[in-house]
Amino acid sequence: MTAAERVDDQHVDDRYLDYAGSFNRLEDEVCLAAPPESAMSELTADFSALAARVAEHRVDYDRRPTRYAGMSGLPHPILVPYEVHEDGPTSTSGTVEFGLRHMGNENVVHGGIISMMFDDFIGMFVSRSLGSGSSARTAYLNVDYRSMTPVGRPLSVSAEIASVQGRKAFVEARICDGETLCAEAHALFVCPADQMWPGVAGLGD
Ligand SMILES: CCCCCCCCCC(=O)SCCNC(=O)CCNC(=O)[C@H](O)C(C)(C)COP(=O)(O)OP(=O)(O)OC[C@H]1O[C@@H](n2cnc3c(N)ncnc32)[C@H](O)[C@@H]1OP(=O)(O)O
Repeated sequence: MTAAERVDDQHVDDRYLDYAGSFNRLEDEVCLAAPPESAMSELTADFSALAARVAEHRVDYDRRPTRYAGMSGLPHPILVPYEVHEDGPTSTSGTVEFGLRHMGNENVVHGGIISMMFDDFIGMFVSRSLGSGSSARTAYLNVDYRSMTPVGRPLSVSAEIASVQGRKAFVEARICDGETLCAEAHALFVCPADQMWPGVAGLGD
């Protein structure tokens, strides 16, 4: 599923993707640059003015494009964009590309960003799979970092529901660079007590 195919919400359209994408570009450049003192003062003033301009357009929670974009893997100021290629009731897979703004050590992804990507990717998958009306909450997310994760090229990402026990969904996920396992996650997502997973055939207790 490409970003364009996922632009089906009134809150997220092509203009929003350009807007968020250009902000991502700015974040990448800020992470790479060491402006001299004079340029830094000028840029600080420009950033402050820009923040004030954007602040003129603040809206309530439900009308914010970031709420929908971030939950769909689309370009977002903070979350990591990804594409879902295969999506079934118990498993999902796609691609993720980390940007320069996600770097920890040179040319590799910061470990905390990898955990954030897993949380978003798995949380949305669980919500799609076990019930769109249910809001999955991360109870735990254990990440094993197996090899350095490169920035700037497409990596594969996949997840599957290992089991569902009442309100608990146990999920496993991984990010790979070709044949190389970069990181894997073991997570528990819990459905709120006043809701219940609609359930998946073949899973459950
Ligand atoms: C449509 C929108 C979808 C959005 C998805 C986007 C992805 C983002 C997802 C997130 O990041 S959510 C934000 C991060 N997570 C949190 O802030 C959750 C904070 N914690 C809680 O709200 C509650 O602790 C929690 C909902 C996880 C559980 O509280 P509950 O009162 O609902 O349940 P309870 O404590 O009774 O636990 C239910 C079961 O889960 C088990 N459990 C809960 N936390 C556990 C834990 N940490 N480890 C192991 N087991 C755990 C607990 O033992 C129990 O097992 P049993 O039913 O077998 O007795």
